[in-house]
Amino acid sequence: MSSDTRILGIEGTAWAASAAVFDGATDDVFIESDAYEPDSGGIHPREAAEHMHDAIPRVVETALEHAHNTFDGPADEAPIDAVAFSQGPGLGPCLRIVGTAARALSQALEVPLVGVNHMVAHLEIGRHTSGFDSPVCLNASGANAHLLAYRNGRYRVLGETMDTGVGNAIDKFTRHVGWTHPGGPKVEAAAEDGQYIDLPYVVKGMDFSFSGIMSAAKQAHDGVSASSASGGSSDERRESDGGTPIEDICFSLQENIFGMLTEVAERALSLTGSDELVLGGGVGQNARLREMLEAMCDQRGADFHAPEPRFLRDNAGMIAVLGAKMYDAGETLALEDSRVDPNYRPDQVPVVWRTDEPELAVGRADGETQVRGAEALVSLDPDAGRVTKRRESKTYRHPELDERLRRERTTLEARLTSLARREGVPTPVLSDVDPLEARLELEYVGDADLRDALTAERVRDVGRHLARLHRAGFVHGDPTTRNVRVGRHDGSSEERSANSREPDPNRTFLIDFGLGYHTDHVEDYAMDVHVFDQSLVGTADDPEPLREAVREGYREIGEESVLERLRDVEGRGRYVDST
Ligand SMILES: C[C@@H](O)[C@H](NC(=O)OP(=O)(O)OC[C@H]1O[C@@H](n2cnc3c(N)ncnc32)[C@H](O)[C@@H]1O)C(=O)O
Ligand SMILES: Nc1ncnc2c1ncn2[C@@H]1O[C@H](COP(=O)(O)OP(=O)(O)OP(=O)(O)O)[C@@H](O)[C@H]1O
Ligand SMILES: [Fe+2]
Repeated sequence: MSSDTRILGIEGTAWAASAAVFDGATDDVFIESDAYEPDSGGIHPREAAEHMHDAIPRVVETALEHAHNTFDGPADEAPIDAVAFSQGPGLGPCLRIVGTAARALSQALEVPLVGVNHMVAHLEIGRHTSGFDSPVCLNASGANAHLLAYRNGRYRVLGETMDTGVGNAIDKFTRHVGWTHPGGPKVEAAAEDGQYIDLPYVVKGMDFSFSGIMSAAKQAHDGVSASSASGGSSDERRESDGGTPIEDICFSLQENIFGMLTEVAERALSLTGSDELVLGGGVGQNARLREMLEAMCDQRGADFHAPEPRFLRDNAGMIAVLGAKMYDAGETLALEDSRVDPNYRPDQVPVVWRTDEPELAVGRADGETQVRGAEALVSLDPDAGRVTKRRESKTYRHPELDERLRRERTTLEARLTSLARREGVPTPVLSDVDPLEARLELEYVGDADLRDALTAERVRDVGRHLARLHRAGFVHGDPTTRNVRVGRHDGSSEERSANSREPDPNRTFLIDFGLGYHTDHVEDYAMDVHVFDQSLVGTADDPEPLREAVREGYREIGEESVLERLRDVEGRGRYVDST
C-alpha cells in the first residue's frame, strides 16, 4: 500500500532525541537526531529527560523546516498530515517531554496526533524496507529483546528476554569493566581479536535470559589484573594469572548471546512456518549478529532483511513511517487518549493497518518424509513406525559451541524421553542414540502435531504431562505445540496388545526433550508452562480458553505454587529501564 501521506515523527524514549519527516509519495525519510551521551555510567533518566527537553525542540524545528521546504501544497496548509510520536515503551520522564512536544505541534499545525508503539515501529520499519509480507521479527534493542509475529490482528510475543534487554546486558558488562556508554560497539571492536571461551548459554523455548552469562563474564574479567581493565583499544593481549583476556570475553559474549538470539529466531520461523525474518533495534547494528542471522536464514532457505543502521538504532524515521500506516488506517488519537505509557507492550496494539494481508500458513503436507525442525532434520517412516532425528551443525554458531550443544542436547533428549515415559507421560520409545553424530532413532508417534490439531482437551492433557515431569524433578524445556504429537499412531504394538484397548485419538505425546534438565526450582517449572503458553499464543486464533485448559490439567496433578509463580513470570520480561 502506498499513499501520499506526509508525517512528522518524534522519538525520545531514552537516548535519541529525534524528529523525522516521511513522505509516502516518494518514500523519502528525513531524520534529524541528537544523541544523549552520559559522561559516566549508564543512562540516567533525569539527565536523559533534560537532554530531551533541550534537544527535542531543535530537532523538531529542523524536521519542520524540511517539511516546509519539500511541500508543494498551498501555503496556508500544514506541510504534513499528522504528528506521530513514541507513546511508549521508554523512560517516563523522556516520554512525557516527547508527548508534550507532539501535542503542542499538532495543535499549532491543526493536524491529528498518532501514538506509535516504539517496539512495533522497530519491527514495522524492517517490514517496510524489506517489502516482506509476514515476517517474524527479532527486536534486539537496548531495553528489550523479543520475537514478534503477526497473528489475528496483533503482533504476538513469541519469545522474549526473562531479565534485561540485550543491549542493556552488554552495556552493564562494559560499565563493569570501566568502558563508557554505549558498550555494544566497544564489545564488537574488542571481539575482533578474541578467542572462544566457555560461557553459559540459556534458552527456554523461545525465551532466553542473560543474567547467567553476564555474571560469568564479569567473573571472568575480575580474574584479570587491574591494569588490564583500562579500555578496549590496546593491541596487546592482557592476561594475568588465571585471568581471561577481555577480547576473549567480548568475543565469546557475542558468540553466545547472538547465538541464543539466532537460535530463538530460528525456532520462531520453525513454529510459525514463516520464511522471512527481519531485524530491528540498536543491537542490530552489530555485524556479527547480522551475519549469524543471515547464515541461519540461508541454511534453512529463509529470507533475511536488516534495515540500514539509521533505521535500526532509535530514530524518528521509524515512528514517522509507522505513523503514516496508522494514519492511513484512521488510527489517530484524541487529545485525552494521548497519554504516554512507559510499559506499552507491542501486543497491546491493535494492528489495523494490515487487514488485507495473509496470515502465516502452517502445517505439514501429508506424506512428507522429511521435516526440518528448528534444530534437527527429522526423517519420518510412519509405516515402519520409526523416526531418525539428526541435529545438524549450524553454520552460524561457533564450532565449539555448536558441538557442545548438539552433543549435550542429544544425550539429554535420549535420557529425559525415557525418564518421562517412566513417569507415565507418553513419549516415543528410543531405539538408538549416537551423541557424537547427534543422532537419535525413535518410535513414530501420533498422527499430527498439536499445532495442527489444537483442542482444549488435548491441551489439558499436556498440562497434566508437564505436571508429571515437574513432580519427577525435571522440565521439558521446550514444550511447544510442535513438540506435542496427537493421535492414535503408536508404533509399540506390544504395549497396545498389553493394554488390549484401542489407543485414544486424543492421546498426546511429548517429543523433543533436548532442552530439558533436572531442577527443583518452582521458577523453572513455571517457565516450562509459560513457554507452552506462548506457543499457544503464537499458534492459536483464540488462545485464552486453551491457556485456561493447560492450567486445569496442570492443577489435577501438579502444585498450585507453580501456577502462582507463573503469574509472576507473566508480569516479567516487560520494559526494564536502562539504569
Ligand atoms: C525503549 C527504547 O528506549 C529502547 N531503545 C534503545 O535501547 O535504543 P536502541 O538504539 O534500540 O539500542 C541501543 C543499544 O544498542 C547497543 N548497540 C549499539 N551499537 C551496537 C553494536 N555495534 N553492537 C552491539 N550493540 C550495539 C547499545 O550498546 C545500546 O545498548 C528500546 O528500543 O528498547
Ligand atoms: N517421534 C516422532 N513421531 C512422529 N513425528 C515426529 C517425531 N519426532 C519428530 N517428529 C516430527 O518432526 C518435527 C520436528 O521434530 P523435533 O521437534 O524433534 O525437531 P527439532 O528440530 O528439535 O524441532 P524444534 O526445535 O523446531 O521443536 C516434529 O514437530 C514432528 O512433526
Ligand atoms: Fe529502541
